[in-house]
Amino acid sequence: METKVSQSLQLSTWMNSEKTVRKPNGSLRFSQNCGEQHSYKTTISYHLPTRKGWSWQRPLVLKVSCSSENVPASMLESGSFPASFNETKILENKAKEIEQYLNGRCIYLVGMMGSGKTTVGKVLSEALGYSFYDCDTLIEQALGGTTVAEIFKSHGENFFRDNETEVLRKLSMMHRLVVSTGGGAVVRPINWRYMQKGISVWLDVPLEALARRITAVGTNSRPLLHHESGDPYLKTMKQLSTLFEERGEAYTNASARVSLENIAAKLRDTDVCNLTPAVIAIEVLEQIETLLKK
Ligand SMILES: Nc1ncnc2c1ncn2[C@@H]1O[C@H](COP(=O)(O)OP(=O)(O)OP(=O)(O)O)[C@@H](O)[C@H]1O
Ligand SMILES: O=C(O)C1=C[C@@H](O)[C@@H](O)[C@H](O)C1
Repeated sequence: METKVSQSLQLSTWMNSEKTVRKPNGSLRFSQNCGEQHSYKTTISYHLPTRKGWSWQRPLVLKVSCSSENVPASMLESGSFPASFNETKILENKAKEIEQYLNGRCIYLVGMMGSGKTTVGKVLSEALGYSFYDCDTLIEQALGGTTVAEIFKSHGENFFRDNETEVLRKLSMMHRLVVSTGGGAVVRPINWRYMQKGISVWLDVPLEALARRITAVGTNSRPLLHHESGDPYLKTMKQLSTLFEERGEAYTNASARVSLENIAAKLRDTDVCNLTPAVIAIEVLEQIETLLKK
């Protein structure tokens, strides 16, 4: 639905007096091209400093009302942006904004296998200037390059989980990391003790989307998905459902939850698979910001 909407938001910006019309009612008006397709009329309310020599060329925190004829209402209402906007720039700005609140604390991404912890985690770490670590990879490296599937097969799940806990213990002593945890890391309470040194975020992805992603790449590297005969999507869906029944509650221990269904709803998109890692990473930062500003 295309509609005319108005929205207020706070932003820090650099004003250039040459492009700005100063109105007698104490507001400024300028048109800003916010992407290829959308031109916003923006009205800015401000408090003019009375001090002599005040310059327009300075950073301001401004209250902006923004209206557009051709942007879906939900995008502006939610503070989200159309895909044609530069997602990376928005992500970088958001990352800068919350840096002071994060104060170097690590971010632990938790969620079911295939929920995008690694994909989103890498994007997030880049934006924050953090290092990225994947627990599964660290376990594999610690065991001389043995794959997770081989570790499960030769030593069993408990052995794998002990190594997972040890990796989390070591990571918990570090700073400025984004960590992609294994899908099952949430089942051991001790792991939460380590993750609570930082901020944990649950990437909550509908099982259907997980099954689609996992079926697309195959289940060979995933020891907990048994290789039964039958339709690959349906059997993956069934096994994921069983796992989620066992673990669903454990994921709610996370400090914040990022629901792909909620993001899609905000963007008036019906398919969570259309959400890019950058958009998901922006939502991760927004949820962390809400948490830290409480
Ligand atoms: N936003 C996305 N849109 C579409 N595909 C995605 C998205 N995020 C991840 N994927 C795909 O889903 C698959 C799983 O992603 P990823 O490895 O990041 O998940 P994970 O949570 O780290 O999984 P695991 O816990 O099994 O290591 C990959 O094939 C990846 O390319
Ligand atoms: O969901 C799980 O229990 C797992 C997920 C993967 O990340 C690996 O940690 C391993 O395959 C177990």
